Amino acid sequence: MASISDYYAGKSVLITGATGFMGKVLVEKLLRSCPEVHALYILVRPKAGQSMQERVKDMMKCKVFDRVREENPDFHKKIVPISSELTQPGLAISPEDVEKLTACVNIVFHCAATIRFDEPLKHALQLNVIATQQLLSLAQQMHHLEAFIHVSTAYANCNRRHIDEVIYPPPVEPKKLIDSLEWLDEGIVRDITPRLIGDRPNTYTYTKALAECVVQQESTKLNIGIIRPSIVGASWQEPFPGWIDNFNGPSGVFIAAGKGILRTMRANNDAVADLIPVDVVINLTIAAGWYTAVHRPKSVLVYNCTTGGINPFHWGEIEHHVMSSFKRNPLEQAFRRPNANITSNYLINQYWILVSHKFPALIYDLFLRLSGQKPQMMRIFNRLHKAIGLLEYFSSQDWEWNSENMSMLMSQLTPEDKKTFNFDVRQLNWPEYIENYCIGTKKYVLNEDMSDIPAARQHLRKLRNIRYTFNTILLVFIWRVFIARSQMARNIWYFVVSLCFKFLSYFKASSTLTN
Ligand SMILES: CCCCCCCCCCCCCCCCCC(=O)SCCNC(=O)CCNC(=O)[C@H](O)C(C)(C)COP(=O)(O)OP(=O)(O)OC[C@H]1O[C@@H](n2cnc3c(N)ncnc32)[C@H](O)[C@@H]1OP(=O)(O)O
Ligand SMILES: NC(=O)C1=CN([C@@H]2O[C@H](COP(=O)(O)OP(=O)(O)OC[C@H]3O[C@@H](n4cnc5c(N)ncnc54)[C@H](OP(=O)(O)O)[C@@H]3O)[C@@H](O)[C@H]2O)C=CC1
Repeated sequence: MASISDYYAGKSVLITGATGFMGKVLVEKLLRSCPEVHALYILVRPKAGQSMQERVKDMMKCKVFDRVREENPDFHKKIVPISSELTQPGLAISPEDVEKLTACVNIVFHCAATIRFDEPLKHALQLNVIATQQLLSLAQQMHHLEAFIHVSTAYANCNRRHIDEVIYPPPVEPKKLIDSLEWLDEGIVRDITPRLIGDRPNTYTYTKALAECVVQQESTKLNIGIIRPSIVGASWQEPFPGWIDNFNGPSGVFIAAGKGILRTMRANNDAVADLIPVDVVINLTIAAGWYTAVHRPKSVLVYNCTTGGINPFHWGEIEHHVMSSFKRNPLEQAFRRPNANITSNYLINQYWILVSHKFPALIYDLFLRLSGQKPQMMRIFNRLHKAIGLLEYFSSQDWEWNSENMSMLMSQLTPEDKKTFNFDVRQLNWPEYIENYCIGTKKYVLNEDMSDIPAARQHLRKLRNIRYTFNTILLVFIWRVFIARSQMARNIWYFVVSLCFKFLSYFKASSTLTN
């Protein structure tokens, strides 16, 4: 049987979401490990005042492409950008481009989505469900389509504890919801959203579940595979360890903890932290594309792309390794020394928020005001609290995913492909991965230089000395207040001092005797 790279040779691939975190890794890996691929058509929209062309040019300068750039400086010639706004009718693809795509695309990878947890339902529905529907219609017009791979999330069915590799009945018939939301105004939709999403935590997981249903409805006409990654983190090995370019999911939490801003968060120490490296997800996605096209399974194959059932690691362990990693490789200009603790207890968490977040923020803002600067720390903490509030649902509980299809797919690969498209998470060494992840946030998200680590360590020592001084002053102050006001405090103080004195005299006397 043809190897994966042989299969992709001469093929034209369509990718949505190519400018995103996972999309970039997918484009890079296809270009590097399937060098004979014919063309990668990527759907890109103009954004933030940049044209589509400018965005693609910028994207190709990204560090993630350094390795493929070195191996093949002309790699960009295989990338064909197509202007598209997925929330528009017909995906806003021009008729000429539609013609081009329908004539030559062989495999579609649908990665685009809004992954924000606070997205208004209408917008999340538009992008995650309606755009998926439209892409499926376009796919049906493609004359040479061999596989359609839809990227979903392992949390699409997070209202269940045990999640099999099946498409569950949707919470509501997508078409009915689309029709009814069409004529409702934003305010009403916002009000009824909690009732609609029911036992799911946000519009993201809700709309991703609906999207799976939409995909299934087309499964008789197309060859489809669904990838369900859990919490996608920095790369494990490729293109280089620790590559990450955003604050999503745990990355923002790690950074906030490394900067000494985040000191407490609600999470269950013993719950499995189902992180999955981005390169593992992409290797599985490419392999699933190959398998779907070559084996043409009779029904949609769902791949739960998770680590918990195979090589579990827990939030408590993550906390430990993140903290020790940031102590070894500190971030620059930390607010305080990194020392974050997770707890599942609501009251303890609230106590530490008050003492370790709000109180220092207040003091720092006071200092900024007094020195004529604009206060900012409280604002940063408010944003942080909003973000971690949205993540707590996922860090406070456990899920069990069946990942048999992942194992089945692995068994189908040739020994060479198992190495090139490695998604065997049994080999993942968590402490090493977390260390590289933390270094990756420093290098690639914050753009900090590793050569500045001695200065960052020096800064942490300075913070430690400030803390000791502050604590000593506080202690003396409290003590002075007590001594001045209470006879009992004075008596205790004299008692403790005389006790210390007696002990000292005793040890002095006994050491003189032994000599
Ligand atoms: C020691 C530690 C131990 C750790 C243990 C616990 C760890 C728990 C981690 C649990 C993770 C669970 C994830 C579950 C994933 C589900 C998987 C998926 O399918 S889906 C994938 C998962 N999907 C997600 O993760 C999406 C979650 N994110 C959101 O929904 C939104 O970003 C938001 C609502 C949090 C903030 O909205 P809004 O206020 O409108 O703010 P904007 O978005 O406009 O960003 C403004 C600026 O802030 C920046 N920044 C952003 N986030 C953070 C952060 N956490 N922090 C810091 N900074 C952050 C951002 O870069 C931007 O910077 P700039 O450009 O201005 O310079
Ligand atoms: N990251 C994670 O932890 C997980 C992600 N997933 C899934 O993986 C997929 C990719 O996620 P990830 O790479 O992290 O997400 P990103 O937010 O990094 O990327 C999203 C992509 O979708 C594109 N996009 C968004 N809106 C539009 C639009 N209106 N028109 C055209 N393109 C649009 C973005 O383009 P632009 O650059 O123009 O904004 C971007 O390329 C998603 O389907 C997500 O649900 C699943 C599990 C976990």
